[in-house]
Amino acid sequence: MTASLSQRQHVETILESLHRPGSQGDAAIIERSWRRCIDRYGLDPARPSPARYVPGATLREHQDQADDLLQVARAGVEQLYRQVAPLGYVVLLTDARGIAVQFLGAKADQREHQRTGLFLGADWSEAHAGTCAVGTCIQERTALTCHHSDHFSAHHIRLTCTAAPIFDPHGRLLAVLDISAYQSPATKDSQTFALQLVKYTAKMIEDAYFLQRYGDHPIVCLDRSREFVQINRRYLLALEEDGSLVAANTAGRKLLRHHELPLPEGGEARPFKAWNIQDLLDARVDEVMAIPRHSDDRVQAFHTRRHREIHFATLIEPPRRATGGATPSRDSSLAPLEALADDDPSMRDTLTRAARLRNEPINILVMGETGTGKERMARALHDSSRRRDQPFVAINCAAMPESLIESELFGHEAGSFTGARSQGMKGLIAQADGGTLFLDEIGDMPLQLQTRLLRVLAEQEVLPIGASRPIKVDLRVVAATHRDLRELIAAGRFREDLYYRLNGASLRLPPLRERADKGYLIRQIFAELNHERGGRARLRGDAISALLAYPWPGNIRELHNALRYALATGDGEEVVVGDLPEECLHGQLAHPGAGRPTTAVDDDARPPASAPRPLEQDLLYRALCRQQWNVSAVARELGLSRPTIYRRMKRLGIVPPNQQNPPTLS
Ligand SMILES: Nc1ncnc2c1ncn2[C@@H]1O[C@H](COP(=O)(O)OP(=O)(O)OP(=O)(O)O)[C@@H](O)[C@H]1O
Repeated sequence: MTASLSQRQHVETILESLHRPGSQGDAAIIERSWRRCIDRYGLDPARPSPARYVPGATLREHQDQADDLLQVARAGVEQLYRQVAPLGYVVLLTDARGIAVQFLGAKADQREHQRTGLFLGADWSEAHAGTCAVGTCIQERTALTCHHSDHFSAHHIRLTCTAAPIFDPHGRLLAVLDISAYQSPATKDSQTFALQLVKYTAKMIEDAYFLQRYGDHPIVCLDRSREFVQINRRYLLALEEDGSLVAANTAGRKLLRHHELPLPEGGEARPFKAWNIQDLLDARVDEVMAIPRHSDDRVQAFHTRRHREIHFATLIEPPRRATGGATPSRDSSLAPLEALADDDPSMRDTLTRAARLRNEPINILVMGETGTGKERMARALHDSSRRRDQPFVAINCAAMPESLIESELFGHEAGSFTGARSQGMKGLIAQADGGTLFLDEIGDMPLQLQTRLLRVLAEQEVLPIGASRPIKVDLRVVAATHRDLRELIAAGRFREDLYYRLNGASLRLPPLRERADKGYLIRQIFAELNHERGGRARLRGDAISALLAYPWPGNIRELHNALRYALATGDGEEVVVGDLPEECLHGQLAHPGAGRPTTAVDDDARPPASAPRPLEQDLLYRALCRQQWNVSAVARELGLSRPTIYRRMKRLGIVPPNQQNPPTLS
């Protein structure tokens, strides 16, 4: 291939730069990198440098190592992508060695992304790719824009790339965040905002990682502005209870150096421990620990000890301290209710009410869309109540044939009707004596049975079919419905008096799409399913990210099915993004919104709960066709290793076209 004029000029510029005295600022960073490319890596700017990808299995190792960060970074990376995608940028997150472990870009341009290396698994280390935003950011440990001919390779000079480093709480490089575009104005100044945006997002990710890592320590946040200290949290310092320093974010480490409490870059935890917060701030440790109780705005001003500068401080307390020091004695019987949710506000309200009601002698009506966990709630109410050692009997009023429902519910005497059992039968209501009777889909109960049920609830006794004397029962009834019972009452299909009997109190469950604790539900359901299978599989961060990004409709059952499917198709050790049903993967690569199901999803269109084979086969087959049967590319796309793809092809009987037997002529 003959090099274009601009490529030849680029090569000449690089060669000339080797003989020039050193530049200043950004230009110096680029020139230092060019020198490394020639002197250290032996690269040639004119030689084509095709994108290099690590093999699928290696990519997975890199992703595994970055898993903690990937989980925290997800929201930040997606937010950045939403901001820059309309301007034609893609977003890459690489690890500290320059391997792209996360990628977001327009699906329509996937081929071009792959060709250029703006894709998952690409190697952007300087030693391979030459001067580039990611690789040079790794070497120089600073944010930078590598614009057009800043790139070493003449084949990258149409790109503009901006990258910022993400450090761990001890100053070691964790990852690099990059945005890249194929087209941009000629001047590098055009990327000034891009640089600020990427730096800002990298700091957000770094600080989110810091707060998660040291969530069990008191964390002091400092800022020069009282108004912004709660928002900016510019300097973060994690402490032990005695005030000794445990870790600091990048800005915090700079602050320590500025105040002559030096820390070696990339150092271990120990150097921090040499310092106490009292060495930085002119304050006693007990004053620092009491910051939240000092003033109305929970902010306190301190002088720094060395330079007498004013800094405003807030304190993030670890969970134990946030309760005022003493751990309240927790009622363990509430555990079944507490397990239903994490921090979703409306679930927390519902659970607080449920906890108060659990031992009250009133019936409870649970309302919510299909699959929002109404039966779960009924079960948890029972398990956390004093009735927990007595039976929990669940009846689905919609699923039972009308001809059977009466005898099933009320039982019958021996020989009371044709087909009755010779010894008679204890009805489900009587079986629930002492415990909880759960009436699911109560809105579907036939009117005639509603009348009999009303009598049972009013009298607390049940009269089996054909019996002359009623049996006393002690019942707590929990009924559930996804219908509007008031509408059914207005339509004459539900008895108003029964409604009031059942609705001693009501609990409403929010649909999954509104829940703020989806991550908790994902982990919880995965753990349960895994336990059922007797497995020890791990749900990897990329799969959690995809599940969180999917616009779930209201139904938790759908999430349950997706995880069951993924466990069935996974290799038994871990579930990765490629194991999820295909519909969950929409939006992973594409522009937000493109190709995503946005409306409520028909339950019948979901993957079957079991026997997922045909869908798995279809998923893999389509990926193979898309990648022209290049197994490495498929492995990269699905985030699986090549051996796993081969194993699955064998298991699913997928044969590449070039290995299929030609038809025999007879
Ligand atoms: N809090 C939860 N944690 C884990 N799994 C849950 C939770 N809530 C519901 N599920 C799961 O979601 C699925 C649907 O739950 P459940 O049957 O309780 O919903 P429902 O509202 O009674 O459904 P339906 O309206 O179809 O009767 C079940 O597989 C259940 O195990």
